[in-house]
Amino acid sequence: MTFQFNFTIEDHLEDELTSLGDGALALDSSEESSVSERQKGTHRDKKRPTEQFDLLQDHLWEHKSAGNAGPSQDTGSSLNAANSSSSLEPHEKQPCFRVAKEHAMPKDLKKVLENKVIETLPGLQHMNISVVKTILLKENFPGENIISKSFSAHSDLITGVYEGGLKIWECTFDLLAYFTKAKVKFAGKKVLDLGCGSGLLGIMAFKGGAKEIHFQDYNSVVIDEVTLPNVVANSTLEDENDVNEPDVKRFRKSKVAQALCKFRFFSGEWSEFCKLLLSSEERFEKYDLILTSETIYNPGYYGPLHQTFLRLLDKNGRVLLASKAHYFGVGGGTHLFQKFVEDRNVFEMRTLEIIDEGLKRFLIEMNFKYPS
Ligand SMILES: C[S@@+](CC[C@H](N)C(=O)[O-])C[C@H]1O[C@@H](n2cnc3c(N)ncnc32)[C@H](O)[C@@H]1O
Repeated sequence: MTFQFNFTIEDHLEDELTSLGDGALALDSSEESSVSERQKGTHRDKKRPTEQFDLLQDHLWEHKSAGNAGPSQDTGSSLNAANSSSSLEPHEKQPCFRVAKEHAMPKDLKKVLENKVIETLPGLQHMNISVVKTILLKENFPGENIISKSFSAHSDLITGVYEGGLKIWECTFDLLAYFTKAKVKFAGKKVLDLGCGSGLLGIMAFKGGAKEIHFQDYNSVVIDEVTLPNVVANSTLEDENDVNEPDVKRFRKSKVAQALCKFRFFSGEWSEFCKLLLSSEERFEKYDLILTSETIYNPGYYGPLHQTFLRLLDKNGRVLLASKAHYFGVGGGTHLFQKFVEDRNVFEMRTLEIIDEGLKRFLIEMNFKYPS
């Protein structure tokens, strides 16, 4: 089945792929310099802070569905249902399925940033995703191979195969701006960045003093190649090379180690992610805050997503969700999700902000209707 969907694929990277030929990768001159600098080690590119916004120019791409995307029914309607594993849908009914796993923080942090180009946004550092994709393609990455699949499909999303984490989506910036504007409090909170992609929302929560931050993405390669490096780049303090004092070095190292203890990383489909968390921990401490951006595009995922909120959110917790009004081709969007949630009568929804530029975007807060 083929859908129309407003996705973005960086044009220059597509050009690179077009010229990929027999596997040799031809880079344009600007990327060439990035790559050669990268081959020498990590390159901190502070000159292009707004480049990421270039990614936000939407184009129409085809969205290929790799499974039957029929909406699944959410059977949960109370907090009790959240705690019963039988309330999980069998994966056969779901349009996508990927076993969840936890990703350990690598011991050698320098290696995590190897071959990466770091860019800056106000108060944040993040990997240049085009470079990540280029390297993975060049290395013929043996993992999920989602980059070449997404190029072949001309889509930033292939249902059940690749769910879009290798891009920073527009609503992430809306939520980041909202955090500052509304002075969202993170201090002491346990936070989940659900469908994290780059993980910038969770990273901001960390910077705001969250006590624990978990990241989840469907694709394991996204966690390994983008989320984890972004977290490392934002938690390592100043460049260690500028200090020679052993005491200062040791102090910085222990600070970084303390910071890194706060993070956990997961990949896999949402129901599987819940199962992993709830079955592996005797008393799983629920999240005070779930942050999620551009995760309601596919109505076929609403059941597992709703269940995830239901099962993982603390009774007094809240979800901050950002979404476009409508996702052409896949059919999801704010109003459809609102209707889905209202029908289940578990959560209250409140619109925090409407961004009315081009395609309308919404910031929404959710909390339990009957928390006790
Ligand atoms: C469009 S991307 C948005 C990424 C990021 N939040 C942003 O705003 O830049 C959607 C994200 O939701 C996650 N996702 C979507 N459907 C999922 C599912 N059924 N199970 C697990 N994760 C899913 C994917 O991992 C993906 O990163």
